[in-house]
Amino acid sequence: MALETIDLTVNVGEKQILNNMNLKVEKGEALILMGPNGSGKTTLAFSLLGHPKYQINKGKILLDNNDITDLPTYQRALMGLGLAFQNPVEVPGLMLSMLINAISMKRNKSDFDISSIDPKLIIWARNKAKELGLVPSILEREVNVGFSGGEKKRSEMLQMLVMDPKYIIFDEPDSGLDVDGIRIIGELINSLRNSGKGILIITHHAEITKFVYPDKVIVISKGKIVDEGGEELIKKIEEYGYKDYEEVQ
Ligand SMILES: Nc1ncnc2c1ncn2[C@@H]1O[C@H](COP(=O)(O)OP(=O)(O)OP(=O)(O)O)[C@@H](O)[C@H]1O
Repeated sequence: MALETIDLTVNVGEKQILNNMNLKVEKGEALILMGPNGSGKTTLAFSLLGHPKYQINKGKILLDNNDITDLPTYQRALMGLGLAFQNPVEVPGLMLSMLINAISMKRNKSDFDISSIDPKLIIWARNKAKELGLVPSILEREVNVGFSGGEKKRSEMLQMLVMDPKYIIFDEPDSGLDVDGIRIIGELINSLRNSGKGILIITHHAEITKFVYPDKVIVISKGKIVDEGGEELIKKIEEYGYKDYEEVQ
């Protein structure tokens, strides 16, 4: 069981950004994908999620052997794909507790009824918010409106826990977080991996790897995979940067 791309080639408008990308995230493992600015990391994350701006010219995306290349985003999400965004968006007018309730209802396939809030879910969410280093009253605020960068990331983790996807893509999970925030998110990623989720962490620096041990590391540059291995690649990048990879191409 895995999230896979096979020869994935993606354009934005006329420009080809990803070139024949083959990667595989198995359940219960964490793959860390690293690359310099502009190498195509966000393009990969949004292509996996099915953003219409990113056109797949060649290749496919498989989720547990099902071809999801042409499916809309909501179907991918219902099949078990989650994305934690680099910059979570603000949703004025929608309280976080309501969003969490709606995600839970959708997940449990109940009919959506805005007036019926599950009190047990809200107690659970308040406790989880505390574990994530948030004040529980944040549930009564509009989603991400006026949240600090770190609060946005932590609130998104809370939503992810309710969504309970099989595979989770984390786009720059360590950006905008202080050291305690990175540790909390890192520990959460570890527990998700240990519970059998497939984790794809997309990042350009190695902060998060102080807390998350990678099963595999992939390096991309200019839209192509240029190296594959283990933890040693992270050390190499920390020491020498991406210069060698960019010069080879
Ligand atoms: N609409 C567009 N038209 C032309 N080029 C684009 C467009 N959108 C993205 N690109 C280019 O695609 C390349 C990859 O962008 P992407 O955002 O995926 O990189 P990234 O690895 O996530 O970068 P960063 O680490 O800086 O966030 C960049 O060179 C970018 O300028």
